[in-house]
Amino acid sequence: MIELENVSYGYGGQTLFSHISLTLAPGSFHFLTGPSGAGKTTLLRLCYADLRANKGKVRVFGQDAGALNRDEVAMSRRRIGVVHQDCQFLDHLSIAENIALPLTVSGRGHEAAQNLPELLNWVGLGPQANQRPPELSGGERQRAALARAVIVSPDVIIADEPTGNVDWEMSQRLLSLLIELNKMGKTILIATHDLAMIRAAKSDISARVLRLKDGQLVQAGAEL
Ligand SMILES: Nc1ncnc2c1ncn2[C@@H]1O[C@H](COP(=O)(O)OP(=O)(O)OP(=O)(O)O)[C@@H](O)[C@H]1O
Repeated sequence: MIELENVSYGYGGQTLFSHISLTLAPGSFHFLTGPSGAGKTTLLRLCYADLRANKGKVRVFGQDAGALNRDEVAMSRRRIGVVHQDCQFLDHLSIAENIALPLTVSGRGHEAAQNLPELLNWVGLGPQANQRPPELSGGERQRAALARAVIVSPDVIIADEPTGNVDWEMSQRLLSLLIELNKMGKTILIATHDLAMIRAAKSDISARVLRLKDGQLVQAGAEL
């Protein structure tokens, strides 16, 4: 689905990582760990063609991401649901309108109307549907961000710290939603510092855990 081959990236002439290779096969579940500033968010952005590799190849659904024009990038992005680290909601819209936004902006409001009630129930936000984002707790906002990523029925879900700033119980709840999506066949990539969540996930699903550190991507080991 998504493949990085010998990819290097850096900002302002400084190399952040180099010769990174990664394959997200259909239906796979990957965790990406590593110290703060190692480049996890950057690596995720390369995977959903939000950044272009300085060197190497990124293939998204078989296409060379570096050769895609804006429209082609937008087409690929429709198949990838992204849960951003900071959620980024529009505070003047209700939580239901925020979740529906990826469909309403692309003229598919009727699909949003059909799918929203079930999706809100799935993330347990039915009662909060008409509230504004600032009125929700951190965990509720994280679940809303996941629902917004899922509403377009993506093949791949990329989540950046989806359990940041939530307690253990909420982190388990978010994890179980992501596992459910994976069991439905979705390909999942999660960047996280939450090693307890990774341990919990590994008892339920077969997940690959990678660690980005000092510019290298390696299989995580003893820390788990
Ligand atoms: N747009 C940018 N311009 C310049 N430098 C950037 C930019 N985005 C990130 N960086 C730098 O690149 C490095 C890696 O950032 P990145 O957000 O990818 O790390 P991370 O591993 O996700 O960190 P964290 O775990 O704290 O979220 C950091 O030193 C950061 O300051």
